[in-house]
Amino acid sequence: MPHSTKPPATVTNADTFFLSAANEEDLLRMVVRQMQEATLQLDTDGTVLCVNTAAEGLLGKDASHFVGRPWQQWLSSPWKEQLEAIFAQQNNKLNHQIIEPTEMTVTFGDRDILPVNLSLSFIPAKTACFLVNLQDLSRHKDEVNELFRLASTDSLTGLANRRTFLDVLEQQWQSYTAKRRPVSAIMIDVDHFKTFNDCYGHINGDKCLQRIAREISQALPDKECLAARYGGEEFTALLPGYNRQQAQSVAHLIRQRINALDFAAAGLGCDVRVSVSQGIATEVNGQFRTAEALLFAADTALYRAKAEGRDRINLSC
Ligand SMILES: Nc1nc2c(ncn2[C@@H]2O[C@H](COP(=O)(O)OP(=O)(O)OP(=O)(O)O)[C@@H](O)[C@H]2O)c(=O)[nH]1
Repeated sequence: MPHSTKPPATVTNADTFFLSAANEEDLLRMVVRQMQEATLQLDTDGTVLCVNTAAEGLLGKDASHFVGRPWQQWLSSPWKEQLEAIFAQQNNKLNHQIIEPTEMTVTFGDRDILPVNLSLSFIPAKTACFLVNLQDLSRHKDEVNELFRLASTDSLTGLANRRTFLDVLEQQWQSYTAKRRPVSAIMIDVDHFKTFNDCYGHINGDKCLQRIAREISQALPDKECLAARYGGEEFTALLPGYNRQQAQSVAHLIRQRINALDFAAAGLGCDVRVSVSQGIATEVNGQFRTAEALLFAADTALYRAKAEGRDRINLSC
């Protein structure tokens, strides 16, 4: 094969870079403008020299908003500091650093946050510069958030599912017991729900579970508390920081709200009454060694409530 006389495709020497260009600065800027990817050209201090159309579109602002200003000001920690360190080294001509595609956020004020994959390339031209390449991750983030939501919630009621409940219980258990603060759990089971399904049908049974879920959720006193569907017609409430008496008050409110549910509008007849049995366990002075033991105690208390006649609240011993 004949030996090629062309310069190699990848040239890192400033003297040979863009050998054929009359004015490399113009050529480089032209290349940046022509690029399909969102790209900004920076000088070695990090000051923005040029923003292409794709970057204007992605960032939602005109090039004039950025040109002449340091690029790193739109990044949050720790990326802002990392870029500042790179630009400081460039001034000292220590080395030519790059950043491989990395997830970070571009921020305009407190609210306008754009998740991106950012890469930084050093261009060793006579007038050296950097190119910033941005890839929009907002759609990807939305999809990940949606998958996370689907994986962590119960599709019928919208409450947290059992797995989420157990994860949060473990976290809150660690956090609250370390501070020697109480943690309470309530296990809640719908009474004679098989009969409800048999009388009114499964679809109305589903609607009933949705309404019960809403009442439990609305009875919780603060946003640290978590209501979950534990499975079937069984629900749980986690009350971090709540002692036995406070947990009992919450359970009373849940009972009242569920007893007061009115199914007449759903065409089921005004005499339909739904009740739940509840078991409460509270960790105060280290009597339960684990979060699992706390939940087991609440479950035992629940089954005692069932055995004692249902529609009642039982406290663990
Ligand atoms: N409609 C509907 N029913 C459900 C769902 N999950 C569980 N169930 C029903 O809940 C009923 C639970 O029945 P059981 O375990 O016998 O309990 P119960 O009839 O509530 O009686 P006690 O708990 O002893 O008061 C069953 O008929 C299940 O089919 C659901 O997602 N939708």
